[in-house]
Amino acid sequence: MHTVTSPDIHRAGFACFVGRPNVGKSTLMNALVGSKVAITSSKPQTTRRVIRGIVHRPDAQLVIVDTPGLHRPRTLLGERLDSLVLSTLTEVDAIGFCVPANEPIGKGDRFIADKLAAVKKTPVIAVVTKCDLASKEQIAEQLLAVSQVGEFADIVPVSAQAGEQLDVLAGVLIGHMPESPPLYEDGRLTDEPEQILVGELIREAALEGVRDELPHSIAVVVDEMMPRDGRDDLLDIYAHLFVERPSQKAIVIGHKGERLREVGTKARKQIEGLLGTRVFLDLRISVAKDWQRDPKQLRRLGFYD
Ligand SMILES: Nc1nc2c(ncn2[C@@H]2O[C@H](COP(=O)(O)OP(=O)(O)OP(=O)(O)O)[C@@H](O)[C@H]2O)c(=O)[nH]1
Repeated sequence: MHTVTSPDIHRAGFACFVGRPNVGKSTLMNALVGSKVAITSSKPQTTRRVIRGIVHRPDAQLVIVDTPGLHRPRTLLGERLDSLVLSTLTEVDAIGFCVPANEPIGKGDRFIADKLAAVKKTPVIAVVTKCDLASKEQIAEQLLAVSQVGEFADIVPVSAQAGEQLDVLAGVLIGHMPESPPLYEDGRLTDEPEQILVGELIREAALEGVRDELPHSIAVVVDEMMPRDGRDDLLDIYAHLFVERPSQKAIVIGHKGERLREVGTKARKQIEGLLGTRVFLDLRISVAKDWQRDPKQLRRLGFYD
């Protein structure tokens, strides 16, 4: 077990979590950081961007990079995600490999474990997630099963939902961070530009209730965010929702525009909660044909090489 005890040493560095979709990576990061900065949902593969949360301690600062699910590429978007994930893995000081306690280890987990084995210079900590959903025996069996799929610096069972063992996990990760002064100013929870978080909140609101019909076909671009002239209590936000086909546009807009209005209201409330200010949200919808497969569109929507 790695713990930081000396008050004289300050550690700071980066960690990320990988695992197949839906294993609880975003939820875990949120629980560690203590604030909602990544988007969670009951459907897989909703985390598209690398979002950081920061755990501040007197003796350490742990910057968490939340990666999208590592999966076999099917579209250009998938390929880009994978290269993003792999480059993230070599840039961090520790990797948390997440496997849920309540599901047998499968092909997807082994696929990722094999990829991690190739990232030699970064220590990998296996994290058995969702322990609140498993019995003691199941957890014990899973710890053993995990130890057999790779070489891990540590194996830590946690429950993000029940808040169990989160301190232990943070301590283990911090033990792998280099000695360094703090990398970010104290109290700052996320390094993510507000604009991207705002975009994610809009996308989450737009996906609500229609995930089965268009799970991966919505992208959001926040064109502008600025305080209203002469008012310091009101922020104007102009954003675009992009879908791939006119039929999807109709779904998002809904009967007489009702759904889009609801999406706007819901997103606005979330953004107001995040930013702590009143918000006017101007939300438009456009069709960007087959944006998932078009490199130019992808760049425009913020997915870079
Ligand atoms: N009971 C329980 N459920 C959890 C826990 N952690 C996550 N979940 C649930 O598992 C589902 C997936 O969680 P996410 O955090 O979105 O998973 P993810 O690995 O980030 O998923 P992707 O973004 O698809 O890669 C959600 O419905 C969560 O509420 C946990 O500790 N206990």
